[in-house]
Amino acid sequence: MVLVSGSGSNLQALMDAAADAAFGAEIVAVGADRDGIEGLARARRADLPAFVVKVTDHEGREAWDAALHARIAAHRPDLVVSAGFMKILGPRVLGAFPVVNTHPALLPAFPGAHAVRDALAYGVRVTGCTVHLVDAGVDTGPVIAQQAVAVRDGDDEASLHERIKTVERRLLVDVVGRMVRDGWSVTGRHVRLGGGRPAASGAPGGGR
Ligand SMILES: Nc1nc2c(c(=O)[nH]1)N[C@@H](CN(C=O)c1ccc(C(=O)N[C@@H](CCC(=O)O)C(=O)O)cc1)CN2
Ligand SMILES: NCC(=O)N[C@@H]1O[C@H](COP(=O)([O-])[O-])[C@@H](O)[C@H]1O
Repeated sequence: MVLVSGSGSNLQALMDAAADAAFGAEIVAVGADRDGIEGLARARRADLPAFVVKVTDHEGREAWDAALHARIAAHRPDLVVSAGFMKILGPRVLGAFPVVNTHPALLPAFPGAHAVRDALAYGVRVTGCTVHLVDAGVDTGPVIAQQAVAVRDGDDEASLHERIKTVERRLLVDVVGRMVRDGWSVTGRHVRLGGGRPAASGAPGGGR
C-alpha cells in the first residue's frame, strides 16, 4: 500500500521495482488525500486499486483517520509506504499498520512539509533524504536509512528537490524491498533490516 499526495515519482519507482518478482512485494493499492494528482493517474494507468480520503470530507481528523484506516485495511497490506503523502497520519492508521515514510532532508534536520525550502533557506551545504518508520510525531520516527545530497551554488527548491528525489527513489526501493523480503526489528530508535517479520502490531517496527 502506497499513500501519495502529489506527482508520485516515488510510487512509480516502487511500481517499476515490483514488476520484477524478485522484488518480493506487490503494490496492493494506492491511497491519496486529494483528487487530480499524477500519483493517482499513475496508479490507474497500471490498473492498481486507488482511493481518495479527503480530510475535508470528514468531521475532523479523528473521523478522517478512521475512514483512512478502513480503506487501507480493506487491502490488508503488510506495509504502508508514505511517499509524498502530505497529511499527518493518526493513531488508528498507525496502530494498525507499520508505516514507512520518505522525507527530503536528513532528519532530524528540517522536518515537516517544506524540508527542501527550509534547508535552502538555512544555507546548509549538505542535505539529503531519510526513510523512516512513522510514529505519532512529525518526522520523529526511527530512522531506517539516509543518503546525503550536496547543495550546489545556484540551486533553487526545484533543482535541489529533483536531485534529492533521484537519490530518494533508489533508497526507498532498496529499503522497502529489504523490509518486505527480510523483515526488520526495532530496538529503541534503532532499526535493523533482516531477521524476519516483526511481531504483529502497528507500532514502528511492530509489523502486522
Ligand atoms: N504521524 C505521522 N504522519 C506522517 C508523517 C509522520 O512523520 N508522522 N510524515 C508525513 C510526511 N511528511 C514529511 O515527511 C509530512 C507531510 C505533511 C506535514 C504537514 O504539516 N501536513 C499538514 C497539512 C499540509 C497540507 O495539507 O498541505 C497536516 O497534516 O495538517 C508534515 C510532514 C506523512 N504522515
Ligand atoms: N514531508 C513530506 C515530503 O516533503 N515528502 C516528499 O514529497 C516528495 C514527493 O515526490 P513524488 O510525489 O514525486 O514521489 C518526495 O521528495 C518526498 O520526500
